[in-house]
Amino acid sequence: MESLISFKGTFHVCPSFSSKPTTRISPTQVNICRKNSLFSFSVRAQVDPNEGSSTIATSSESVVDALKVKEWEVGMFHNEVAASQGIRIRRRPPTGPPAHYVGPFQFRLQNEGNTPRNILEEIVWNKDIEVAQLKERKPLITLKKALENAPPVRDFIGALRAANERTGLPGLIAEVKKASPSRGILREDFDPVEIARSYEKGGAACLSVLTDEKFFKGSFENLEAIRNAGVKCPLLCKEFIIEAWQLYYARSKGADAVLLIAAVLPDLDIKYMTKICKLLGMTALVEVHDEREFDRVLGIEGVELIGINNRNLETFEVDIGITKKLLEGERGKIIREKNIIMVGESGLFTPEDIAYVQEAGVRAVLVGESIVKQSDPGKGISKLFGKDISI
Ligand SMILES: O=C(O)c1ccccc1NCC(=O)[C@H](O)[C@H](O)COP(=O)(O)O
Repeated sequence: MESLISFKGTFHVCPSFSSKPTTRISPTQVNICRKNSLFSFSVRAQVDPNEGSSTIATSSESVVDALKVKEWEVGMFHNEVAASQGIRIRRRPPTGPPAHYVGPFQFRLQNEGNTPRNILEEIVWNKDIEVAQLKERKPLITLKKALENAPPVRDFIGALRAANERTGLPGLIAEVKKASPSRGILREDFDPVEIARSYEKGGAACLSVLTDEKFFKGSFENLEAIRNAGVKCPLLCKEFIIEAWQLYYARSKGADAVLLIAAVLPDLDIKYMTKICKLLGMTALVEVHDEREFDRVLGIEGVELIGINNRNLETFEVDIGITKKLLEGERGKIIREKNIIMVGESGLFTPEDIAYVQEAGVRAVLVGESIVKQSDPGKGISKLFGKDISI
């Protein structure tokens, strides 16, 4: 392929996290001409102060770099769309992490544009890099092939409804959770399969398996191991989903449901991802924390399962009154009319807590800490509900 780059000087066209000593200069217009086509885009060029001569990547490298830049720009555009919907979490650091160089030392200057504003943003920025690396190893085409060998999907919502009808109590999604950013390590002797079996025995309708490694000490190996151990409860892949690719990845590892967080995903992403979930046979649990997020999600067609997280993921503050507040009035009415199943999530420790959120209108609960910390997690379920709910 014949390429011609109309640019003079030394630059590295990449929004990379390179450790090379570089100095930022203002965005530059680069034109790439091919035989019968011309397209142009703006890039942030980086000048290497230590290099006197000009170097330019080979044409195929330039195209790869150009694509990386485009991808980066889409991420930036994503930030703008998200902000217009009240989403404070930025998908990527707006300015990237700039490297500064003084003498033999390199350091990064922290500023508003390259420092996460809260833990959720930090998780999302980390996930963005993680997913990009995973995607390189397993492109979508490979994943789609892997789906042919994935275990069949189980009915997540059906299991919650059945448990709710059987016990008269909210169906339980019991969380296999080793650690969390707010609580640190919850359980040292952590055997995910043992815990999952114990939950199932104790009457859980479904399980939630944390797969994030860095912040929750979870893994996709845990999800796969639980699935392959013959546990019958449908499995929620508890991940920070930012790209559709992750839906296919979760399914290939045996997930029956995935979590979509409204504080992170714009409406169009939720709509499109919900559709992909349906195509894959999976359930999407769409999570909200405030009125604005709830109203956005209620306006998205095809959403059948909504979780109200009592934990503010930016501040860690937990208040089970959030569930009640959000389900009062008109919103509660819409939920009943649309026959949406509501899930009360986080901060549930006692039978009184369960009764409180049930009274507010939930037909399912998602619980981690209070049961995973018990020496016998299955028995912890009886303590949580104030009665034995096992079959
Ligand atoms: O739990 C955290 O500290 C946390 C921090 C940042 C993002 C998400 C986080 N937790 C995810 C959850 O919402 C909970 O794991 C889940 O609802 C169970 O909560 P709990 O019963 O309070 O363990």
